[in-house]
Amino acid sequence: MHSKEQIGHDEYQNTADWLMSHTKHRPLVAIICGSGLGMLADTLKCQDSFDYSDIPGFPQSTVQGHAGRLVFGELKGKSCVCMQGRFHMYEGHSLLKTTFPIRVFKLMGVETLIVTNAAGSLADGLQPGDIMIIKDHINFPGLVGLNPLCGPNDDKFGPRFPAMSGCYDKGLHILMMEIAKQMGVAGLVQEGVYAMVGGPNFETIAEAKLLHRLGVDAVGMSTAPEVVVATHCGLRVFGLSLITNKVVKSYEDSESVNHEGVLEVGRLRSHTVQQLVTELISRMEINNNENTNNAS
Ligand SMILES: O=P(O)(O)O[C@H]1O[C@H](CO)[C@@H](O)[C@H]1O
Ligand code: HPA
Repeated sequence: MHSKEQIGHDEYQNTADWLMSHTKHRPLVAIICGSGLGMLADTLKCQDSFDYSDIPGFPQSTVQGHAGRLVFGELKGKSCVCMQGRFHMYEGHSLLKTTFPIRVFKLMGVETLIVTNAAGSLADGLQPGDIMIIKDHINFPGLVGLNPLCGPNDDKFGPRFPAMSGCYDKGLHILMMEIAKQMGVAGLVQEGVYAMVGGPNFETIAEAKLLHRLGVDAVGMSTAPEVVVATHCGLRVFGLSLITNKVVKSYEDSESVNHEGVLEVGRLRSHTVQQLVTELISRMEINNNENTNNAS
C-alpha cells in the first residue's frame, strides 16, 4: 500500500544531480502541464528535453495527452522546467511516485510551481473553455489518508504537520487577474475551488450532486498531491484549471463526458493558457539568490 513505500532523500537527490549534470538550465519555475496542455512547453527557448524513460528514478506517463517529457528552457529570460505529462494515482503510481518530480525540482533550486489541469465544472457560471484560477482545493483522497506525506516525515523537506491554509499564492492570483484583464480575456477567467477525486471513472450523477452541494467549482483527478508536496517543501504555488466539460448533474441530461473531448478543449484553449502563463512568469518576482535552497 502507498504508505509503506518510501523514497529516500538520496533518490530525489540522485535524480536532481543527474538532471543538473545533463542541462545547463537552473530553473526557478516549474510548470506541470495538464491533460491536453502539453504545448505550454513549446514557448520555452533554448530547450533541453528528456524523455521520462531516460531520467533515473522518474515514473512513466501512461495517459493520452501526457507526452512524458521534461523540458528545460527559458521563458522571457527566466529559466523554467516544464513537465509535459503528469502522473496520476489512478495509473497505479503510489502518491509518492506521482509527486516525485516536485521534490526533485526543489532540490534543483525551483522556487515556484505552476500547476495546470483539465477539469469538469460543477459551478453554473463555469463553462467549457473557461479558465479557473485555483484559490483552494479539496483533496478527497487526502482526507481519507491517501496522502503523499503519509509515512515517515523527511524533515529535510518540511515539517510533519504542514499548514495548507495558504497553499495557493495570493500575490500570483492577483497578478493573474490583472494579466487576464490586460489581455482582454477577463471574461474567460474566474476563481474557484478544485476538488481532486481518485478517478479514473468520471463522476456518477449522485457524486456530481454531492460535489456541487459541497461547494466544489471544478473537479479533476490530479493536482492536490502535487500541491501538498510542494507546499510541504516551501514552494510557492499557482494553479489553473481549464474547464473542459460540464459535469453531468441531472438524470434528464443525456450528455456524457469523455477524455477525447477533454483533450479537444485543451487544444482549443491552449494558446490562451500559454499566453497567460507566459505573462505570469514574465511578470512574477523571483528570488534568484544563486539558487539557494534549504532542502539539501
Ligand atoms: O488533471 P489532468 O492531468 O489535467 O487530467 C484530467 O483529465 C483526465 C480525464 O480526462 C484526468 O486525468 C483528469 O485529472
Ligand atoms: N471529472 C473528473 N476529472 C476530469 C473531468 C471531470 O468531469 N474533466 C476533466 N478531468
